[in-house]
Amino acid sequence: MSVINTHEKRLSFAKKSARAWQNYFDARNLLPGINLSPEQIAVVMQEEDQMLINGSAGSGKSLTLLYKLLKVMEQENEPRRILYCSFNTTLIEDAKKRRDQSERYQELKGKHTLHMNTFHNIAADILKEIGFQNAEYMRVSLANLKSKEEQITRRTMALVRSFMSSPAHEALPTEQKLYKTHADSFLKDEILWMKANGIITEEAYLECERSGRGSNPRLTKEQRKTIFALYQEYQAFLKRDFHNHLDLEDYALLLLAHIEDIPESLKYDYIFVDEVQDLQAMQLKALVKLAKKSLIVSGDPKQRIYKRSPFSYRALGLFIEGRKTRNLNVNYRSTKQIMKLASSIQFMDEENDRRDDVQYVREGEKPIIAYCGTTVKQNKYIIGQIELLRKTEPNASIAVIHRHDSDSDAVRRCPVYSELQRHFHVITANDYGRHFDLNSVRKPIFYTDAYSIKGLEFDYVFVIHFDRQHYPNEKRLQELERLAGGRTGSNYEADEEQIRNDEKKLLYVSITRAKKRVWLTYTGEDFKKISPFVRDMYLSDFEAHGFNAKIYGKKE
Ligand SMILES: Nc1ncnc2c1ncn2[C@@H]1O[C@H](COP(=O)(O)OP(=O)(O)OP(=O)(O)O)[C@@H](O)[C@H]1O
Repeated sequence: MSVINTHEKRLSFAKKSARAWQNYFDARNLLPGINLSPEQIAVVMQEEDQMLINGSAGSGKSLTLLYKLLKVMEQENEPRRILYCSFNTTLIEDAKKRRDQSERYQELKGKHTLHMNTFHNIAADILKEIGFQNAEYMRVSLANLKSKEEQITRRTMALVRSFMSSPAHEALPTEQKLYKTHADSFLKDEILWMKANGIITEEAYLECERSGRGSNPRLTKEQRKTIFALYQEYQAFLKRDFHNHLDLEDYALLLLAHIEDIPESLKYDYIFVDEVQDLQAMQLKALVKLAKKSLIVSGDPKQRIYKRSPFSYRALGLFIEGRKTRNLNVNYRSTKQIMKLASSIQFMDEENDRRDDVQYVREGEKPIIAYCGTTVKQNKYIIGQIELLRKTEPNASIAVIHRHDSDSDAVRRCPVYSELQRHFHVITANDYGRHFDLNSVRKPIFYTDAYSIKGLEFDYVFVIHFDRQHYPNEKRLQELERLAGGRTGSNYEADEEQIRNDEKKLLYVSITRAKKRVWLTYTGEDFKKISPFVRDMYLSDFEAHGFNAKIYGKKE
């Protein structure tokens, strides 16, 4: 006993002195069952003011970021303000669950002020403190984002339509008049794009490259003058008729415009950002300005599923070239078989030209692609599979991912949801943080969209809607066709390719949520209704149920 005590005392003394004199951090036993790899430890130990942690889905980016945060909490002797933030709410809820499992965190939490929240809520907090009481907190989920967008669409459509039938429009020189296709949701998209990228002066707008906006409907330089006037009118309209209402894209802009008014005590010594690819340029720029000492970001461009225009980190004040960008290469989440299927999806962006199935720690069964004919048959199939899984692994976590536009739509319309509910305790994104508890008597199933499941993981995943209508989303393609005036319209192909690419990212995110096995299911009057994305996949990488895969899949 006394020998152990002496040994422990010595060890503790050694640790204390090491801590005092150098970058000592014991990364063992921080979280149950996790031993970081040397490559992950190197990233945790690397001290930088700014840094980017890159890697494929499941390579431990979030985990490494959390370890870096715990390291700061342990090594900083003075109380610090620390922020861990991301774009959507479920991810923050998940990170908190993970953090709370760490005993070291429980010991350290009283030492510093740690905020873990979405970008929007953090921005709202600061804005309220400096006098913007109109800033609102919100749960960032696909459903809430959609409903905010719909509100803006209604307002901008009313504005542009009444303008187009007004004498003022009539009096414009022909080249500045708008086209009919500008009367729909175009103004909403354009205004949100301008705000997200901080292009809000007339000069900047007239000069900028409208990158990331697609080419349909067309907008000439002369027409931009008209659009800018409408933007100004829209802003005045929000002020006048909606009590200074803020669009979500205004939060970052306001922070930047008032950065001098934000007291140092509200800024953060350390900021950690997970899933940085989800943030818009101005949001990241605001975080750069709010970080007093250090800003560490982690992400994966293959998982960029929100619309975002390309930007350079450098232009936003983030200098992460060379050794300050670190890549994690080993996959710890999914089996080799799951990553092989995900990795076969072909993207057009060069930055996504990366193999994700080279280094893995587990193997498992091949993914299944199942054609079920009718929805009734599909429900029976999924429910049967889940019941089997529940028998053999009662504590397995299970998710069903749909491709509806939002959870509320899905709940209202989707027969899969109602049938799952008849058999299981089904949790949707709004209840994930509070109610998804595998220790409860009624084991939950998570039923959600690809946006809300971002950053999370489950033992078994069912990706439904693997058909032509949903991957790629038919509504998006029809909208493009209308805006381009047909499929042969100008630049239709480039815009279509962009949509397909975005939709593939959703599929990549969904497949890579699975740890042990993934199912892709679809329905339709015949098996040919399968998503064209199956053509990217190798025959040897999946089991085909109910259809002849040979006519689609690639041979290795
Ligand atoms: N060294 C490790 N030992 C054991 N498990 C690990 C290790 N590194 C990561 N994991 C586990 O692998 C899974 C994926 O990790 P994490 O969520 O951090 O990946 P990620 O790169 O952030 O993924 P995504 O991009 O999909 O969000 C988690 O369950 C994590 O606990």
